[in-house]
Amino acid sequence: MRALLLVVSAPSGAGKTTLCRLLIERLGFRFSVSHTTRPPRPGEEEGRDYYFVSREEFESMVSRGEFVEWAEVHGHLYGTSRAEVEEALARGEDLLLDIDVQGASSLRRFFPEAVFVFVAPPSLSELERRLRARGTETEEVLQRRLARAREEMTFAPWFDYVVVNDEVERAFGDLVAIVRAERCRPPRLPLWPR
Ligand SMILES: Nc1ncnc2c1ncn2[C@@H]1O[C@H](COP(=O)(O)OP(=O)(O)OP(=O)(O)O)[C@@H](O)[C@H]1O
Ligand SMILES: Nc1nc2c(ncn2[C@@H]2O[C@H](COP(=O)(O)O)[C@@H](O)[C@H]2O)c(=O)[nH]1
Repeated sequence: MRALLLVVSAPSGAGKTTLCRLLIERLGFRFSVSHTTRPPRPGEEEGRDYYFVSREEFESMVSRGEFVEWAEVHGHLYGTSRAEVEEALARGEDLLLDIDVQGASSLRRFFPEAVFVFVAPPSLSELERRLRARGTETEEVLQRRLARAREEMTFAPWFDYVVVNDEVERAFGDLVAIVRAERCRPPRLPLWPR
């Protein structure tokens, strides 16, 4: 059975953290903990949700080539460390990455065998309702995330799969089906034999 590098991207508030937690709890995926310059939200833990670092620390990691991908998202820097991915690959473990569409597009070039899933909200109005109900963002940050969500939705056709998170258990069922199908898929070969 091949180990999966599963990349999940979504507009802020679409529910990727919710779905990723289920993948970890129920399917045993290891979570790739990113580095970020964003301050922690209430309840977030260092080393579990993110490694929270200063912009200076982040930039020196970039200059030392310690990220496989990084991007500026909603005014903060986020990156996946090389160590995080290489360790999982070396152990043959499934790895789950929750990263934005820019990061997904960079990783596609380095890891063509990775599986790219876009989680879409049922509508932009429902996305706004969820973000407001979560209550973790100021009005200014929320508006920035909603504006960016409209742009991010246009990236969906570049992903291998699109899962609409209308209802958590139904959307999770789609993810389970994707994981099962991908485990049965042999590595891609360039040409069919004659
Ligand atoms: N299918 C759903 N129906 C209703 N509410 C949902 C659903 N999925 C997630 N939520 C809720 O919507 C809010 C946003 O979800 P979540 O934090 O998982 O989004 P996210 O995509 O990880 O956002 P961000 O990128 O900002 O961290 C949360 O309060 C979550 O409980
Ligand atoms: N390119 C990357 N994007 C990342 C990474 N870790 C998280 N993210 C994305 O940032 C936004 C905002 O996240 P939030 O936790 O502040 O709401 C979201 O789209 C994440 O998927 C990363 O390492 N690289």
